[in-house]
Amino acid sequence: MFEGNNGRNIALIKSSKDTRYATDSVVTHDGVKFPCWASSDLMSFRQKLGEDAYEKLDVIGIDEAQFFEDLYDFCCEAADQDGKTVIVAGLDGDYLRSFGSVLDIIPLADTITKLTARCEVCGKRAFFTFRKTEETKTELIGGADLYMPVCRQHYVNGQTVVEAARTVLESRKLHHQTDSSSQVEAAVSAL
Ligand SMILES: Nc1ncnc2c1ncn2[C@@H]1O[C@H](COP(=O)(O)OP(=O)(O)O)[C@@H](O)[C@H]1O
Ligand SMILES: Cc1cn([C@H]2C[C@H](O)[C@@H](COP(=O)(O)O)O2)c(=O)[nH]c1=O
Repeated sequence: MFEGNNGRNIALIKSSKDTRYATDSVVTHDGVKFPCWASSDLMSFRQKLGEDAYEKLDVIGIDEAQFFEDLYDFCCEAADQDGKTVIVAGLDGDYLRSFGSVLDIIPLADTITKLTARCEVCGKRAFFTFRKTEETKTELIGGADLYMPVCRQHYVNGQTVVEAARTVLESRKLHHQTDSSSQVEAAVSAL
C-alpha cells in the first residue's frame, strides 16, 4: 500500500500470470515501474492485505484485468459495498474478440477510456490485436514477439490471410508434413 501525492492510500494488483518484466511490479513497455501485488485472483486480496490496511485503502488499481475470473465480483464489492475507487486496466478483446470479464464490468463503471495503439502496418489508430502465431488458446503471455496492434482494415485482412494460409497448409499436410507456424508467420509479415 502506498500514499499517493494527494494523501490517498493506493494499492495496485496485477495478474501473477504475467511475469514478463517483473513479478512484483507493473511495468510499461518502456520501463516505467510501479510496485504491486501479483495474484492469481482478486477476492483473496483483502485477506492477504489485512482488514485494517484494507479499511484504510482509498484506491485499488487492477492491471491485466482480462486474466481475473473474479473481476466482476471484486469490483462490485470494492466499489459498491466498500466505497473504494477502483481503476481497472485491461484488454477488452483478445486476438479474436471479447476477453475475460472486462466487458462485464462496463455497466459498473463511472467512466471508461478506450485507449488505442498505432497500427504496425499503416500507422492508423489500432483498435485490435493481431496474433502472429498459430496458437489458438485465449491466454498466451507475450509481447511484440506474438502480437501486433492493427487497425480494423489490417485486422480483417490479417485474419483472412491467416485463414487462407491455414486452409492451404492443412490440405498440404495431408500430403507431407510442413512447418505450418513458420509459413503462417511468413504470410503475416507479407501483410
Ligand atoms: N497515462 C499515460 N500517459 C502517458 N503515456 C502513457 C500513459 N499510460 C501509458 N503510457 C505510455 O503508453 C505506452 C504503452 O503503455 P503500456 O502500459 O506499456 O502498454 P499496454 O497498454 O500494452 O500495457 C508506454 O510507452 C507508456 O509510457
Ligand atoms: C491479444 C491477447 C493478449 N494476451 C496477453 C498478452 C500479454 O501478456 C497481455 C497483454 O499485455 P499488455 O501489456 O497490455 O500488452 O495479454 C493474451 O493472453 N491473449 C490475447 O489474445
